Formats: sequence, structure tokens, C-alpha cells
Amino acid sequence: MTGLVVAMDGPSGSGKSSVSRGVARGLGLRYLDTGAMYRAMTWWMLRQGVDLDDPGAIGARCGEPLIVCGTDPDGPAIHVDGIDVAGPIRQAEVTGAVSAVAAVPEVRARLVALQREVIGSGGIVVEGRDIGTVVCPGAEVKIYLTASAEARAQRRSAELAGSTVQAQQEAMARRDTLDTTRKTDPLSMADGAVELDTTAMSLDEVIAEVLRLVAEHAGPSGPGGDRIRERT
Ligand SMILES: Nc1ncnc2c1ncn2[C@@H]1O[C@H](COP(=O)(O)OP(=O)(O)OP(=O)(O)O)[C@@H](O)[C@H]1O
Ligand SMILES: Nc1ccn([C@H]2C[C@H](O)[C@@H](COP(=O)(O)O)O2)c(=O)n1
Repeated sequence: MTGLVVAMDGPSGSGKSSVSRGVARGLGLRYLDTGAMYRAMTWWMLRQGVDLDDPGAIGARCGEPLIVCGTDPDGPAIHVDGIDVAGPIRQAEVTGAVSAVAAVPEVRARLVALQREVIGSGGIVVEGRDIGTVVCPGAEVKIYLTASAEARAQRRSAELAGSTVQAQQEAMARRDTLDTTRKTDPLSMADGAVELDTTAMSLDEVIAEVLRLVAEHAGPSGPGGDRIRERT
């Protein structure tokens, strides 16, 4: 029997990580942050001095780093060649460069294959930009999370000391443009996805709504209902 897969896509800062972790905890599922894998690849490229303006150079070297991504929603770990990069991949240098690396087809092919290995037979909430469209189009539940640009920037700047809402909004807009206009597997809403605009919702409300959608789409009376269990 295969396990439940919940696919969570959406633009930067829409709440994918926080919501996915809350849903995984609530259902006793694993959690995979695919953005962390693109960030880990970018961290490695920067460390190696690869020219990030040269997609050919990125594509030629993207098979080299060993990227290992954990699936514990309470402490998702990420290592590159045995080095813990959970902190470094969140730094501004990586955030500013990751969209260029993620646009390279060879990078996407390698990381999608790795993601599918981790997903295995399921029992997991997976978040990113192409989960419902490319990585796992057969996922039982597909969510497309959105929120207004202002709300997303406000949430992010509240999280990061010393950043203004305006600077955050500009940085997010830049990244979203790159992520939605790249040629290979751009961010888009998957067929069958439920769009959830969280602008006026608290994090707890969003998690509760996704749990409700999971129960509706994959609950005891829905398809695959025997595959979910509530964590006690
Ligand atoms: N509904 C919500 N209400 C208020 N704050 C929220 C809500 N959802 C998420 N947040 C907060 O917004 C910030 C961004 O959320 P999160 O990191 O989960 O977004 P993301 O979509 O994973 O972002 P990215 O794609 O950039 O990694 C976090 O500080 C999170 O706690
Ligand atoms: N499935 C994915 C996940 C992420 N990306 C790219 C696009 C993002 O700008 C970047 C970092 O993701 P984040 O940590 O902000 O969620 O990685 C992608 O193309 N596909």
C-alpha cells in the first residue's frame, strides 16, 4: 500500500514551510522542504566558485555534491557532503542566487530524482514550487498557498531582524518573477490543486483548513482514506 502525499506549492513567503510542518506534525507524516535542496545546491556552487551567470557551468557540476535532506517536521536537517548547511542556506547570498541555479534543467532533473527517492511510497507533506505539477502529480492532496505581496513581506520582515517590509517585498517580487518565468517547470498551480489565499488567516487557521482539506480529499470516506492517521 502507498502512503498519502500532500503537495504544497506557492510563491515565496506564502507560508508553505510553516503550514507543511504543522500539517505533517498533526498527521504524523514526514516533511520534505525541496526549496532547501535548491538552496543547498546553490550554497555548494557559491563555495566552489562556479560562475552562476553560466547555466552550462552550473549544469556541468550539479552532479557532484552529495545532498541529504531529512524529513522530521520538528527539525528538518540538510547536509551537503556531510556538512550541516541548515543555517548557511538561509543567508542572503544564497537567497539572492538560488533562482538562477533552480532554473538550470540539469539541476532540476537531479533534485527531482532525489526528491522522488525521499518521497518513496509516501506518508509525507512535500513543499516547493513544482510538487503538484512535476515531482508528484499523483499526490492525493494538492494545495496552492497564496497571500498578498504585502502580507508575505510583512510576515517575512517580522521574522528577520533588520529588514524592512519594502526591501522584503522587492526581494520576493524579484524571486517570484524568476521562479514563475523560467523555462523549465516554472511555479504554477497544478491541475486539481486547491488554492488557499491566507492573507487574512492566522497560521493556525491555515493549518486547520489544510487538515480539513486532507480529511475531505483523503479522509476515511474519500479516496485513500485508510492512508491517513491523526497524531494523538
Ligand atoms: N497565515 C500566516 N499568518 C501569519 N504569519 C504566517 C502565516 N503563514 C506563515 N507565516 C509566517 O510567515 C513567514 C514565512 O512563512 P514560511 O517560511 O512558512 O513561507 P514559505 O512559503 O515557506 O517561504 P519560502 O518559499 O520563502 O521558503 C514565517 O515567519 C511564518 O511564521
Ligand atoms: N520545488 C522547488 C523548490 C524551490 N525552488 C526554488 C525557487 C525558490 O526561489 C528557491 C528557494 O525555495 P524556498 O526555500 O524559498 O522555498 O528554490 C524550485 O524551483 N522548486
